[in-house]
Amino acid sequence: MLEDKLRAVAAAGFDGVEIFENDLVVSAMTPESVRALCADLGLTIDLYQPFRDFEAVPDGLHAANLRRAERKFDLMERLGAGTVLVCSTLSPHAVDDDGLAAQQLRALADRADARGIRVAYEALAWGRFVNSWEHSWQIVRRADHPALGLCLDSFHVLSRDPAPTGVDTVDAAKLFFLQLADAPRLDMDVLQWSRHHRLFPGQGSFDLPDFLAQVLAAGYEGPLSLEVFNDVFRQTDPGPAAVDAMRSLVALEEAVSEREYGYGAAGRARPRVELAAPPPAPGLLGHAFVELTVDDESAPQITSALSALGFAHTGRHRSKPVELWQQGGSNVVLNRDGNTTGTDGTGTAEVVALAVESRDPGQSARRAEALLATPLPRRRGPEEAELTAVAAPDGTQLFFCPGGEARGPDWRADFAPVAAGEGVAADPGPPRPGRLGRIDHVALAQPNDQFAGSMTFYQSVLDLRERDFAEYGAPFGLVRSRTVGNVSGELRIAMHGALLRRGGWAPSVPDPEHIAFATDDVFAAARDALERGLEILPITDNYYDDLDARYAPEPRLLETMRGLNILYDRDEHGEFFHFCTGLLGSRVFFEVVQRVGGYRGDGAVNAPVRMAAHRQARHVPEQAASA
Ligand SMILES: O=C(O)c1ccc(O)c(O)c1
Ligand SMILES: [Mg+2]
Repeated sequence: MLEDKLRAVAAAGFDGVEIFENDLVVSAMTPESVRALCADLGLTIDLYQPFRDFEAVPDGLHAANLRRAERKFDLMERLGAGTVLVCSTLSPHAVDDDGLAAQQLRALADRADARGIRVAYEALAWGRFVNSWEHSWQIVRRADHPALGLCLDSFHVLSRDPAPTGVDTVDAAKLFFLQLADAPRLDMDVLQWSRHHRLFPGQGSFDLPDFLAQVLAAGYEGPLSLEVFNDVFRQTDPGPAAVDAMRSLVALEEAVSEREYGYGAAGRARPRVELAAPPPAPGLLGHAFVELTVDDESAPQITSALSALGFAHTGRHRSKPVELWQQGGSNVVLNRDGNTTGTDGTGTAEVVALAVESRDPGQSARRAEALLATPLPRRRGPEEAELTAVAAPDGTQLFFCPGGEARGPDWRADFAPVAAGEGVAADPGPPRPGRLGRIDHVALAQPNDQFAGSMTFYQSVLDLRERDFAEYGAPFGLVRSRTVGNVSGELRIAMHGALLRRGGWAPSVPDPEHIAFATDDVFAAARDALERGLEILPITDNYYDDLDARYAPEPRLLETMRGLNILYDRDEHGEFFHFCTGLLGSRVFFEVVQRVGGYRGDGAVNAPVRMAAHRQARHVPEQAASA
């Protein structure tokens, strides 16, 4: 409801709102109480919208339109809204006559002016006669009334022209309002695209930094307003949605500053408004550790898989039931502290924390907070390292640990070494082929309604770029996956999630999450792990026949992959070999990956094969039982 939205918007730190007509019409609040609530919340009402189908109509209809406008001006007076948005007409009664459109808009602006109201004219991308920003600007100039100006909406502009020019030449005094929305490139009807698929800045593929830079270079000083029609966002809690919105706006402002006014930038005229400037992102050096919660059922499955993969239990937390497992730069923390309960007798285990190595952990945390991340209370006991942590939108804890030259408390100091013989193989031994190195990537499951927000969170807070994108049919439905990583590729976070909630026919288990460890010899790693008793996830024969058809690998290589259940991918930069464990507990598995050459992805093409294999493995006992 309107009240919930207003509270959410204020809490996220916005200064003002547009009131969308329908929100008001269905609201039980009087316009006066909406005005009072906004004032209480510190929000200005910057725009009332939309006023439709006004211009270029026959005289009789024009008179009726003016009367309709007067009633809306009454309402705006009660609301205290000073600007109305008039969008270009779709009326079947309208005629293709710019002169008439300008004349009637001028009459409207006269009436508005008399009541201290301004009219912002917006070209809808699907407007009947006016559907480009240039055309709306011509009409506004032709009408030439001080109370008539332009509303620019990035969606309408960029959906028609991905690289517009000339926006920076518009007279700033005529730029009344700016609406910002991103969108994925979709080949579809533009009205449907606009009303269902808009996204917050940075979540789609529009070049919003360039567009905003042009508007600011024109001298625009008004609000940066997010107007985002999206089926998923409509259904999400307005609180987190407003935070996602603000985070994306802060990131956009930073991107504009970097691109336009930063060192070596092209250098358009500086904006007259101040742009958000979060502390710059310090360099990240990779994953410090990943923490899993485990329970009595899942812990033995996880620890035997780790042992078989060559990990050693090297540390025990000084004050909590938490174990450290290590090998060659990969650190896995197992936490039995949580009160997780098994879902289906297999036990639960899930990723609860990601720790990244930062060249400046304090600044990483300050940046995160400037980007509206929720700081987490420090988990600090005697002798424990003081780690700065924030919560990601899905609740995953994100820790910043000192890396490189950065000084600071070492999180490893929280762990007492496990005596040789007491833990499992306390000394991981010297480097050898097949030994696992660093964590290559971590894959987190994201519910669909959090997907875009989580992407924005990790990309903006950690300054990561999108590295991979895939959509595939999986046993339980369509899955979307995206990987973000830093420029050097040392830190990668993959996210995936089903598009729709699963039906009752599917098992009520959550989507799997995994940790992938890097090796420089995946074949040796697989053989060693098998020798130590690991059950590698079995991959179908059909997969290897398909690989043969697609890539014609050397027959001996193909048979080795088939024998060891190693998956394969390649791109223009290199090759990728990987294998997985079965599910450990209901939702976690491990993966071992080898990158050859500069392969950039993370084997997403094989995800449906892997998912089917996990499903097959998960259901074998059930099938046997029912047979
Ligand atoms: O979809 C629409 O009708 C609509 C209405 C008002 C806007 O500002 C807009 O961009 C689109
Ligand atoms: Mg708009």
